[in-house]
Amino acid sequence: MNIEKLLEGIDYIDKNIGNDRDIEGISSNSREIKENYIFLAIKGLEFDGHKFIGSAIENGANTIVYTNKDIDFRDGINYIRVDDSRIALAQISNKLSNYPSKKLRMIGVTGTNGKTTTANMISFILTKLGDSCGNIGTDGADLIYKTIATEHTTPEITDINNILIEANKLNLKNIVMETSSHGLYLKRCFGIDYDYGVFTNLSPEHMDFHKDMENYFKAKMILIQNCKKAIINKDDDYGKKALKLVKNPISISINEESDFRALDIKKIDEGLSFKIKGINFKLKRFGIYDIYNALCAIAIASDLGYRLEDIADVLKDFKGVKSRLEFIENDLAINIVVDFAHTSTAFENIYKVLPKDKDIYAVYGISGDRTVEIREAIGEISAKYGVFSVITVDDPKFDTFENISNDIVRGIKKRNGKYKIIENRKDAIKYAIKSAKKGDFVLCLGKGEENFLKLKANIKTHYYEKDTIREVLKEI
Ligand SMILES: CC(=O)N[C@H]1[C@@H](OP(=O)(O)OP(=O)(O)OC[C@H]2O[C@@H](n3ccc(=O)[nH]c3=O)[C@H](O)[C@@H]2O)O[C@H](CO)[C@@H](O)[C@@H]1O[C@H](C)C(=O)N[C@@H](C)C(=O)N[C@H](CCC(=O)O)C(=O)O
Ligand SMILES: Nc1ncnc2c1ncn2[C@@H]1O[C@H](COP(=O)(O)OP(=O)(O)OP(=O)(O)O)[C@@H](O)[C@H]1O
Repeated sequence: MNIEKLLEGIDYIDKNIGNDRDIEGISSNSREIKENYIFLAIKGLEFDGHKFIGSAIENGANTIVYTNKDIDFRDGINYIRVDDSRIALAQISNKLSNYPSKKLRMIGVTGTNGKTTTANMISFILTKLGDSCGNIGTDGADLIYKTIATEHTTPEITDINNILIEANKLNLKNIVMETSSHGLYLKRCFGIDYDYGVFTNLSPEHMDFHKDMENYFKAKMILIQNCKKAIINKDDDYGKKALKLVKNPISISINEESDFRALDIKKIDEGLSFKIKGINFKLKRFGIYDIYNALCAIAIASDLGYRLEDIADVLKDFKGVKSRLEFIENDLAINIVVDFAHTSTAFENIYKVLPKDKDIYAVYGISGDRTVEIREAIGEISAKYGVFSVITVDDPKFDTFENISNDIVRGIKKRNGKYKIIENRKDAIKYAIKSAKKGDFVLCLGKGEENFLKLKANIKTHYYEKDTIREVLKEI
């Protein structure tokens, strides 16, 4: 497609045409530019993409999309000035890739906790019902017959489109994707028509980026107010607020009256059982919060016309998502659990479901970009539930382990809780396992499936929680 054809239907202010060569691809990263690509210069939070226009041309760009007024033009290059380069990136990428999302039923899932689990439940249920569903999220893209690694929970729009093109080739009918608040705010999903948008819940996270809860909520609402049908958790305070912002939402709940309410919740040997509209459901999960995740998935499948009895029959086989309340086998009869909890709500939800007559050791640290308040809150919640905190390194990034652990300890001390500080994560896990007796719980929290630690700045050092636990078990 040449530039004139490509520009039809794209919002731009000015154009200066220097060539009519076909455009082969698009990127906002100069390092990814190849021969005959378009380079989108984005003024980012860290860098100004306009500085890389020269190197993009060196790498083969034939077209530059920009916002700064005073840039130098070179002969033979197209220059297109736009008002918002993130929107332009999305519009051009969607057009160049021939709108792959339009050939799919698109389901977005947003909220602070439960995105990955809910998305996995949705793809599991739909696929088992014969309605093939791929999944894009924190653990990469799973297109049933093919997996693709991704950088972000919600990838850049150009990466999303490449994944959707693959989904089209594989004839998938649905794609469920986690839409993070960063992704929504930075317009990584701009132009994707979501058939469904799910809002799980909202609690403080990513305050370094959004500054306050109002902005954080607004970012989430970009999905909820722009999708065709919203599924909203009515038991959540922000869910109640969201319900007022959309037409014809579908509400889910446990406590309040709603369209899909789980009643008669019981703990059973295999996990949990509950009823929706008189139909029995079984879930092989122990966290009550997973009922909320299941309700969102059930609501979508039901809205698509599947019978609740058939959905229940499929859901009973859902075994969970890797590193979300995952038990690690061992010969010590200790309950060693890996969980990706990294918000105070997630910590509290796990503590709530554990037996009161067992000792609980939680091995955790908190990422350097989380606020002091979150660190203190997690320390305090751990102490409130009588949990022994083994404070260790998570991803200190641009902060120090010492600062982070001091903040956690301040929270623990508010409730006179027990704790030990062991910086090396493997040593911390070893300490917790050695301290636990048969039947006790050792919770390894926060890293989940991530395969790195960011000990200094954003530099990744290889680390994988489950391998470390297995090494420790061999050494004990
Ligand atoms: C806050 C955030 O999300 N920032 C992302 C964003 O940065 P940005 O737009 O401000 O860009 P920038 O780094 O300032 O660079 C400006 C422009 O110059 C370009 N550039 C830069 C250098 C160069 O040599 N050449 C070049 O062209 C960049 O590609 C970019 O287009 O765009 C960059 C390029 O795509 C991302 O790398 C960067 O992710 C950062 C590193 C990040 O860690 N993001 C996390 C927080 C994130 O997005 N997380 C959410 C989920 C979180 C959760 O729920 O847990 C996610 O969806 O993954
Ligand atoms: N509905 C929920 N409410 C509260 N906590 C939850 C809920 N679902 C999951 N959790 C907790 O949050 C952790 C992360 O779950 P999950 O990965 O599904 O969430 P997420 O929103 O995708 O997180 P992230 O975007 O950071 O990957 C789980 O391990 C569990 O501890």
